[in-house]
Amino acid sequence: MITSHTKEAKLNRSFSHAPLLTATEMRAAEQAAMAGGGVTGLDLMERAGAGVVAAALAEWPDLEEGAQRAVVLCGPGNNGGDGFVIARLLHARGWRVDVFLLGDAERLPPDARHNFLRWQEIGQVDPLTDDALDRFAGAEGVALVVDALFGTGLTRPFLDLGAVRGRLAAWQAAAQPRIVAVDVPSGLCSDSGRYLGHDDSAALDTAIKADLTVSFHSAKPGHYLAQGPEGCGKLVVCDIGLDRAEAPTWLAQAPLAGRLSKAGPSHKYAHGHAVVLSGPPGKGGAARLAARGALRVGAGLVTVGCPLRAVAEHAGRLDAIMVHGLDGTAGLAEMLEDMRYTGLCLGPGLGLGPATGELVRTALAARRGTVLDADALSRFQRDPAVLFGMLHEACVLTPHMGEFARLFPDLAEQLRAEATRGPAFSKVDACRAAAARAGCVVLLKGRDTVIAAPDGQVAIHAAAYERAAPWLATAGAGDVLAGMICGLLARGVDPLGAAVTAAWLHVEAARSYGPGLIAEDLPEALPRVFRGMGL
Ligand SMILES: NC(=O)C1=CN([C@@H]2O[C@H](COP(=O)(O)OP(=O)(O)OC[C@H]3O[C@@H](n4cnc5c(N)ncnc54)[C@H](OP(=O)(O)O)[C@@H]3O)[C@@H](O)[C@H]2O)[C@@H](O)CC1
Ligand SMILES: Nc1ncnc2c1ncn2[C@@H]1O[C@H](COP(=O)(O)OP(=O)(O)O)[C@@H](O)[C@H]1O
Ligand SMILES: [K+]
Repeated sequence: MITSHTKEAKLNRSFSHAPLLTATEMRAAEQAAMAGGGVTGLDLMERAGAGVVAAALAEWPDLEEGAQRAVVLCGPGNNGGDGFVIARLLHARGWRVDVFLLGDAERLPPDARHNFLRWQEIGQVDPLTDDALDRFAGAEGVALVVDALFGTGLTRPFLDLGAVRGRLAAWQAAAQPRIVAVDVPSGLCSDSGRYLGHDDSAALDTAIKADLTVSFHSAKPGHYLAQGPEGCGKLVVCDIGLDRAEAPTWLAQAPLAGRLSKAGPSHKYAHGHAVVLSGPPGKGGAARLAARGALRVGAGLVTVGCPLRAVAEHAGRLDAIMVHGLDGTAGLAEMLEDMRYTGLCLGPGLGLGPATGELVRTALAARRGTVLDADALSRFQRDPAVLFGMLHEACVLTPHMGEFARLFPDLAEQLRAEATRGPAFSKVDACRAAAARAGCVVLLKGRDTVIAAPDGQVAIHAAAYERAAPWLATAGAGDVLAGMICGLLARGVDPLGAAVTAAWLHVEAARSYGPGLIAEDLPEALPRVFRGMGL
């Protein structure tokens, strides 16, 4: 029996979310719309091109001033087709437009070819070569470059075109025209956010980086994962008239305030009692950070459970949070006979010795909402299957990439391997597989935090674009996150909801506090976040 879910209603997906479509899912949405007869591929391409022009002019209103010049780089597929539409629409606004094609015009797919031919009635198309780009490197007055080389159809590295790509990157640095990418910056895999054929850390030096990326119908996972945000610059999604589709992968957005409210007649026990286990004396800071996170996120009561010899240290540092000295695993088992303890957090500062393994076993046998983090994960490095055998559906694992690699070495290896084919293996793929294997929710940390449930649902929570908070990468921030998830589990929120909600609140707290933040500030920033949500 799982007892953590009884106090507050299960509100699965009670936060706003937007589906993120893979290349395959996007193609299926397009096919379904066309099969319905209401729209043709040419209609969609026209809307896509018009959307890019509108978004670029909205982003840079000054582009409309004076005689303007654009360079449109078209690729061999439908992304290139969008480029020909954009060229035509800019020309119709009085722009001087130079169009280049990478590939063979005879082999363009039908809709792209149709728009290529329409453009040819207006202007010429030059092959995209090094020489052609050289001519523009010093060209006066090119205000806008449209990157319509590759979109969701990127199947292999852009490396065979390395010279062109390098020239583009150099041009971007030297001449600094604004670059708008159609759907994705070319070379970036829209499923994974990885630049194909590039070692991840070096990718951005030679990649085409856009100032603005305009995607269609729905954002793609690659806009938020890995190098996606740096590559895209800014992201705008334009409606091309397709029906909204649900997808198993979605972008985590603000939780609904109702789920976090303490409104109504209630007492502290109505909001659960969270227990954070601590390690030996001198190592208790991480557990205290987690406990503070659990309390601030709204657990009615929070207790730090610690070895007897650590009681004095915690008692000297904690007031609203209670301290409970435990005599080993037997003490924990005895404590958890009290069913009013509804959420558990194990890992931060717990230590890597055998005692940690035994505490985890005892905690999991009590079948409460349980967060396992840090040492509680690393302890099982030698035999992750032992851990997986004990986990249950009310658990949430919160590894960072290093801890993830200890429990799921094969998945981490696939993520580390160079991406040579599109769509590339992504953090979403890795986390989804991990959750299925563990049989519980897995939250894989990072700027692009990915949260997967065993049923295949995956949320991406990205601290990117307008929600960037790079100062959150500070010691102890992860401990606070684990505590916040524990607090929400203690309150009865379902594991996926707790992980997604905490990830959002965690970044929001960091953004509300701003640069200079340290982990201690995170729980203290939560009240302002809640006030901002109208709680
Ligand atoms: N779906 C929709 O609803 C809508 C889609 N729209 C637009 O269509 C775009 C998707 O179009 P797409 O499928 O034709 O793919 P795209 O990215 O143009 O490239 C495919 C071509 O590139 C080639 N190729 C791949 N990698 C390569 C490499 N490294 N080096 C060289 N060649 C390479 C590949 O060749 P192949 O792998 O087959 O040999 C193929 O020829 C999408 O991003 C959006 O902009 C909009 O119009 C609105 C509605
Ligand atoms: N660039 C970044 N932008 C936003 N959040 C980040 C960034 N890098 C890391 N984080 C977040 O900071 C936290 C770090 O946690 P973790 O790696 O466990 O560190 P610690 O063990 O020191 O607490 C995670 O929640 C992670 O998602
Ligand atoms: K592109």
